[in-house]
Amino acid sequence: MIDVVELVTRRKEEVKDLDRPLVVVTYAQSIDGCIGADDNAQPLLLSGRESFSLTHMLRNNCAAILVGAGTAANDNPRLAVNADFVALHLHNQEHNQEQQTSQNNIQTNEHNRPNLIIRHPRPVVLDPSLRISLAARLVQLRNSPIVFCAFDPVLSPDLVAKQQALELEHVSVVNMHSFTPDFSLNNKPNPQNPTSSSAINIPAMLFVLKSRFNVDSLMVEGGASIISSFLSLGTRFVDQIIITIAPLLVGNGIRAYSSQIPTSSNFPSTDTSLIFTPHVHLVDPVYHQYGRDIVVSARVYRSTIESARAAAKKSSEFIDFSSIAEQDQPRSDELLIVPDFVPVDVHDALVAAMTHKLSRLMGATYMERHFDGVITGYKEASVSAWGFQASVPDDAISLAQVRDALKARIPDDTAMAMVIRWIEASTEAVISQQQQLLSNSSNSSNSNQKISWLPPHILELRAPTFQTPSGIGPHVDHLGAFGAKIAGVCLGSDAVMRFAQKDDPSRSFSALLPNRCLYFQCGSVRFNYTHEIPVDPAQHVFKNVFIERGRRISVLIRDSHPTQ
Ligand SMILES: NC(=O)C1=CN([C@@H]2O[C@H](COP(=O)(O)OP(=O)(O)OC[C@H]3O[C@@H](n4cnc5c(N)ncnc54)[C@H](O)[C@@H]3O)[C@@H](O)[C@H]2O)C=CC1
Ligand SMILES: Nc1nc(O)c(N)c(N[C@@H]2O[C@H](COP(=O)(O)O)[C@@H](O)[C@H]2O)n1
Repeated sequence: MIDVVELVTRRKEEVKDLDRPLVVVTYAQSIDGCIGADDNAQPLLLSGRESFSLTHMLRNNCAAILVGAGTAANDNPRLAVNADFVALHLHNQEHNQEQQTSQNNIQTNEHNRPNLIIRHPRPVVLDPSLRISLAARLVQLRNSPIVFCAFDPVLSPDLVAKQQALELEHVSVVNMHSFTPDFSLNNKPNPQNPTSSSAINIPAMLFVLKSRFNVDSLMVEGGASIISSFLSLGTRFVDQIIITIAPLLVGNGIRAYSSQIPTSSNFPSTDTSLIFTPHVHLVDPVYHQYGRDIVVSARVYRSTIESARAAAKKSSEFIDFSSIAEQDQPRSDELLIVPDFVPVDVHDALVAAMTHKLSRLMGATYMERHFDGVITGYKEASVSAWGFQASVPDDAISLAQVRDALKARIPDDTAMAMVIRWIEASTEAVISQQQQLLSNSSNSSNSNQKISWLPPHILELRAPTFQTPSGIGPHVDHLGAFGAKIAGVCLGSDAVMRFAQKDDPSRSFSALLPNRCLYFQCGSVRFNYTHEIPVDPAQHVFKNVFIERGRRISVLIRDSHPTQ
């Protein structure tokens, strides 16, 4: 049996430092995957008593419970805890522990559950245009409901009046229309369609729930649009999923999860829910039988970086040109991506060393904005500022030497100089080898000649959260300061890099930079395209796969300008 209390407590602890609540998606479906009848005539009763008891135990242990406007209108739910169901759950659990088989004759009156504390969660409704009725049960029960909407008060005075009426009924109404989160660069009003700017951005909504309403755990019940919106955000915003599967075939019904997120005038097109991958993998699933139902509890995993990596056998497979016409694409040897360039043990030692060095040089706090506004949430240093000369002899430094130098996890400056020389020498070797593979020797840039590298630049981006975003805006590296070649070693996290033509940013494409890779830019990718590590999480997408980005350190090496 799933111990919901333990599950929620454990997972709450895991996310306690995030700026959002724990998110548990919980719903009941038929064996053929339906959560409702397609006529939406009335709610479909799927769960049996035992699995309902689990749902109510979960409600009792979460600070808030969320449904969409569709469910609020169709089901008129209470979203409260039924004490009898909680008692039944506790009884069954005890029963199981004692390995007794009979589940009959359960008395669920107040007398045999003296320790039962019932805490109703706060109902939360995502309702962009305030469709909810004042007479709705969840309003009238007065368990401090919160309704998130998104409308322009100037354009919709009728909705302002509805908001006031709801507030008189003790509903907290939060209009997300005016909430313009810093990171959501895509979330700009669209002059063609003013209502499209009124998106309820789910990460922003979660942030408000935690910061303003102190909600540390949220149960998401449905319906279909809500479930699809949350699941499309993947591991960043869903911690656990608990699905009750009832022995029923519905036929034409409403599917819990749709690979096409529904759109309607009410459904915002700019929501980050457009971060979308069709397949949601459930990780570490646990199956239990509750009466006649099966309950699956699992973590959600949607970022398929491993399969993206496995599928990408050569550099070009880490580049997605699907959004740019062939004639506008750069040449295949102008952007190279070499996965697994840095061995795992070297990577770990380097991350420790760089983290240590950057903290000593810049302190514990990240810079919010670079002087030119390009970088957000970062620490940086040039290796020339580290107080050592990279005076390591030119002859190739082997990986074994580097490993020896890095044995102490925080290596000294001589060891770091060796590492930098190894990165430079290996980069030269890789560039030469890859370009020979990729190009006819006639059109390949001359890569065999010795490159005069400038001191490396180390850049750390913090792990982005809603409140503390990070990224590098679109830019072309300084044309007067650097030469024609840029190479970067990526440590700490996978990332998506986006490229856009300088003169026409609509001509753009993206690349996946897997952790421990080397990437190399030259030719038009160096001079004619801007590149960025997007701040906006909606753009952390490669070939339709959402790529989670954590704390990331890059070691950038650039050759010197020909005039220097
Ligand atoms: N079996 C179960 O466990 C459950 C079944 N249901 C069923 O689901 C059905 C309702 O599903 P739907 O029609 O899809 O309604 P829904 O409850 O998902 O609400 C859809 C509405 O919510 C709002 N919405 C959804 N995502 C949003 C977003 N990202 N930002 C802003 N607003 C958003 C929009 O106004 C949209 O029209 C009903 O039949 C209900 O009985 C609902 C909950 C649980
Ligand atoms: N767990 C579960 N099993 C079913 O069979 C269901 N139909 C639902 N529906 C959800 O429960 C809400 C109604 O419950 P209350 O009125 O609050 O008791 C309904 O709106 C769905 O969210 N759930």
